[in-house]
Amino acid sequence: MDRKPCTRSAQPSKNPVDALPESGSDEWMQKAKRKGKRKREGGGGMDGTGKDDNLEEEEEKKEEEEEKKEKKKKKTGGEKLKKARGLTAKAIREMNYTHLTEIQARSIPHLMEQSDVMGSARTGSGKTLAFLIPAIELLRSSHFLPRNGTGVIVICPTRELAIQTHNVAKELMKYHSQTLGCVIGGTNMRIATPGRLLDHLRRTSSFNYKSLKCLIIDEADRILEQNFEEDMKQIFKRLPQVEDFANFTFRRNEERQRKLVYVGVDDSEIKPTVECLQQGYCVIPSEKRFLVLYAFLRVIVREKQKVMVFFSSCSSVKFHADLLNFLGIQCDNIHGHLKQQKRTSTFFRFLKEKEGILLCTNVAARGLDIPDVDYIVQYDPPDDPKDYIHRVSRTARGDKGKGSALLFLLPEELKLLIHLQVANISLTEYEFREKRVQKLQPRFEYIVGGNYLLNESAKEAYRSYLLAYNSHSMKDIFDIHRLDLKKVAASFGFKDLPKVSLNLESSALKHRKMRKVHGGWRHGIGPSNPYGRRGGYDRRQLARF
Ligand SMILES: Nc1ncnc2c1ncn2[C@@H]1O[C@H](COP(=O)(O)OP(=O)(O)OP(=O)(O)O)[C@@H](O)[C@H]1O
Repeated sequence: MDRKPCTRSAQPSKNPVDALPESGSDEWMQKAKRKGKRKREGGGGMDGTGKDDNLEEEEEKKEEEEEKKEKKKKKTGGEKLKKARGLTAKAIREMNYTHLTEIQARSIPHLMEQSDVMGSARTGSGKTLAFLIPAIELLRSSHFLPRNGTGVIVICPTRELAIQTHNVAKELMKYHSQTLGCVIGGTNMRIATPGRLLDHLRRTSSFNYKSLKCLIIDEADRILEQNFEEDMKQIFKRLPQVEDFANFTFRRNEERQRKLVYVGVDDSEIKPTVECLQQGYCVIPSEKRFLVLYAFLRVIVREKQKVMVFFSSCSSVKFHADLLNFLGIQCDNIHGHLKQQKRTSTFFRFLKEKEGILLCTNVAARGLDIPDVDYIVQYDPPDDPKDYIHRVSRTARGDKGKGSALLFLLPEELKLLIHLQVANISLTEYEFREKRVQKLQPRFEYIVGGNYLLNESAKEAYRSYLLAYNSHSMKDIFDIHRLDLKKVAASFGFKDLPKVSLNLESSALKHRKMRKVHGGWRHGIGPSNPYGRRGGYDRRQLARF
């Protein structure tokens, strides 16, 4: 699999981490070693030692079989960690990992040799440990002390991912004397988002990064995308040790590219998503979309499952979270307009829950490792296939993970399927039906076809929503819901109105003010724009425009 072997990393590490992977043993290296041995032993028909061609063939067959076995071993779990020694290995064992995954087994030896590595593997394949283990070992083996300043910086695209990576690093480092922090503090290892890191590099005079040994860019494709590029260029300028890397990244320096080790796992896999992920789509007319979501989420609540629902704008997440909570479906939400403290506490609550509903934007699409998510629903389609893959990969994670993903499409969004097909993602179609489908299998048909919502008062609630939806205004939603609230509450078994503070009156005022400034309502949701208003830097929906 390793297409670009790097001679610098040819020998297994002498470092105690060699306790981790015996795995400098890249396939090509093993092969080279065996061939060398055979030559030394005088094997091979060309050297006149009398071995006939048949014998040579047999030997080669044996070799091939051995190689196949090794390949299989790596695919099904890589190198064993049971006998590994060392403080990091001890921590890893306590995290209940018995094998290195393929990306870990193949990139760690290169990183231990201090080569620059560009690693690429399917989402959920264990890339976090693949860069954290060698980074920690690098600090340990060089006896890095707090007075040396910061030795490793990990850059993550979102704050939640930075917190999550920080937590994994904390577990891995529990037996080490080196310290770590999430952006702030006198620490050996820092995990930061680009903007915040740049801010520190500029303003914090005590931030000592002169002895920096290693810079890690997680989710590099996202970080090097347009909106982070300027921040990253500035960061590279300030970290003299990685100037070269900046050349490679931004100027495509040929020489640099030759030095870089590329470790690509699953590159030859045709499907970019994992096998145990069930994927489907459903074409739903605009005015029924919310109805189907509502029906779906009622089933989720009843069956105590865990689901993430993706929307394309912060305002749409907020709008639908308010509405669903108002209708009695308890859900959390995460988006870029929330205060960080709220975002973090919501994220951790959802992380720990066994069941629950999280409405979110793409801020939760990348890298987050949330256990036990049963369903991913994409209420608004993703911008492109890459976004699709990242969103659906929040479920069916790890070795034995299973999960399902359902994409809602408006009829005019169908062309997204062509883009997905080009990226080798094929989805099963689930028909949207108004009437309940008796058949329980396949599961989506049951859920999508269910006619759950249409008891009389719920119908009214829904009509109110549609009215408000069409009229573009939070104020209208407030007014209409106020009128219907008693009936709706009664339908959910409340004698009195439930105390739900939507604070819509004041937000309506706020939106009116915003309208003056921006010439439109803030959430912007309406028949002509079902996604809501998006930030200026957002790309338009590929599916629709
Ligand atoms: N060696 C291992 N053995 C078993 N499970 C592992 C191993 N390494 C990591 N995992 C588990 O695999 C899951 C995915 O890991 P991780 O979040 O690092 O994946 P990733 O490749 O970074 O995914 P993404 O691209 O979505 O960010 C995690 O739950 C992690 O605990």
